[in-house]
Amino acid sequence: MASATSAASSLSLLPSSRRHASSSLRLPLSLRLPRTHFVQSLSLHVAAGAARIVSGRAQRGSMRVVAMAKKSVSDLTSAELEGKRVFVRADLNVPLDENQNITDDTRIRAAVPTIKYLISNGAKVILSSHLGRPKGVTPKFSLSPLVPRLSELLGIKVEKADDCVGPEVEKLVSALPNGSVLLLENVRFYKEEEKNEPEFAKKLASLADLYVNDAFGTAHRAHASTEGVTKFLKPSVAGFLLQKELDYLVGAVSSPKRPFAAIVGGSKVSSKIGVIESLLEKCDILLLGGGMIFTFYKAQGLSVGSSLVEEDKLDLATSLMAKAKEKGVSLLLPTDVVVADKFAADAESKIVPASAIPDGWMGLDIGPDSIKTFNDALETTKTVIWNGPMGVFEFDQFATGTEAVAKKLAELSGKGVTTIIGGGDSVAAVEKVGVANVMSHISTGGGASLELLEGKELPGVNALDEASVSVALARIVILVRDHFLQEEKIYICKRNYHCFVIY
Ligand SMILES: Nc1ncnc2c1ncn2[C@@H]1O[C@H](COP(=O)(O)OP(=O)(O)O)[C@@H](O)[C@H]1O
Ligand SMILES: O=C(OP(=O)(O)O)[C@H](O)COP(=O)(O)O
Repeated sequence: MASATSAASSLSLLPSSRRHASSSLRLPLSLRLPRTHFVQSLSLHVAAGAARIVSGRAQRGSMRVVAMAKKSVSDLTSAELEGKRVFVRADLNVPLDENQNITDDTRIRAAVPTIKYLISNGAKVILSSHLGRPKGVTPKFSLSPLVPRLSELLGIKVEKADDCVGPEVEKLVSALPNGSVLLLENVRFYKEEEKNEPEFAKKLASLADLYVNDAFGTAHRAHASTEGVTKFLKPSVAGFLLQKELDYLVGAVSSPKRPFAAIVGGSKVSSKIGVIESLLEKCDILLLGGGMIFTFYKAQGLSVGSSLVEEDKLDLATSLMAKAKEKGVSLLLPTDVVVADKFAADAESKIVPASAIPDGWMGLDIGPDSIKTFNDALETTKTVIWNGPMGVFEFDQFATGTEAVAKKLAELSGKGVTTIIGGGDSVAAVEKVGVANVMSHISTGGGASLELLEGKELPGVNALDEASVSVALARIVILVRDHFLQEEKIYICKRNYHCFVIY
């Protein structure tokens, strides 16, 4: 357990401008702390109701965390919810087959806890979502196919409106009994949604008394139903799913149990630069796979045959490798690859060292030696975050590397390692291997999780009400307590305590 002295010494890493000499934070006796800069800094920022600065020392050095406590649905009492019309923005953007059958209901299941909480407290839930990217009213993007599954999961008959604004919808809303759910039609049938037009947001907001955003998958979009409505509905709070996603994706990455490994794959360096750069600041081990590795090989002077290469990113790859070295991060590139004579499921394939990719052949997966090296490296870790497949896993013969990572993470989860999966394809791979349920956290947002990992702020989260000073203070007491209980690791993953690492 960390001593107060060691905690204080970590706090001295704060810049002098943050070391204010004031403390108004009163803690229970058992938690009373020496007048460290840490506590002083916390109290000042909470009192100001602004972004709050806390500090923790990770094993690899210092980091500063701006923590923002957002008001949560669980902060609302029964009295505040009973009989109230609650506009709930969820991300029910689920895949449908050609017969309009739901092929993966993960996002519907993930939305259930918040809706159940609201209806069990007597609220009238007005449920809103988008589906796909329709241009105007498009029947195949209707939310109607979701009604049976929603009703089944909620245990009540969910009503469905044919529109999301207008007199017909208003009539349905006014007829809602307490504890019921009305699903609005696809909010993207109006172009005003994505344009975040205030008049449209106002119309949506006029249906309800308060707002809950639980649409993590869409929280990176500043749309009328995710951001605009918050200007017209008070309170505007976070739902349970949104909270959980932030707790894992930001909390665990800001203050991970170490060693902390990140596995980044996928097709292109360009789509993952932000994530790689951001993770280099935080992780101890970085494993790279997927199509992007060939740009790194070429940057090192190796020949890559006809593998995917981004010629204009060679310098960037070199600088990322240099940065890893400078930061003391062990960056592991695969040592062998599975190459194919063409980009096809039935291609001829063979395993070759990464340094010996023949002309005319393209790398489509990581090889067995690399899997072993990656597994050995992962064996040492306490937290692993994974974004992007190791190969073209859509073709069975090039899915081995991706499936091996999924299996290894499942095994590590069973040993208490925190495993976090973000990104549509990685999640699909984990589902395919059948190990999704053992992972610590599977994100429901591909783009949103990437933006969070890149350190960007999400408009859908920013727009929500800040928790009250008393709630924030109560959470800081927990935070400070855990600071000492958790071996000097500031444990941010507390109920709706959201943090953003800044450098
Ligand atoms: N070696 C490779 N060559 C070409 N494409 C690859 C390679 N490895 C992986 N990919 C492709 O990368 C795609 C996923 O990339 P990306 O969208 O960045 O991942 P995610 O959706 O997990 O964020 C997959 O369609 C996969 O086929
Ligand atoms: O599926 C979604 O994003 P994702 O594919 O990045 O996880 C969300 O529903 C957001 O959809 P959008 O990218 O059309 O805004």
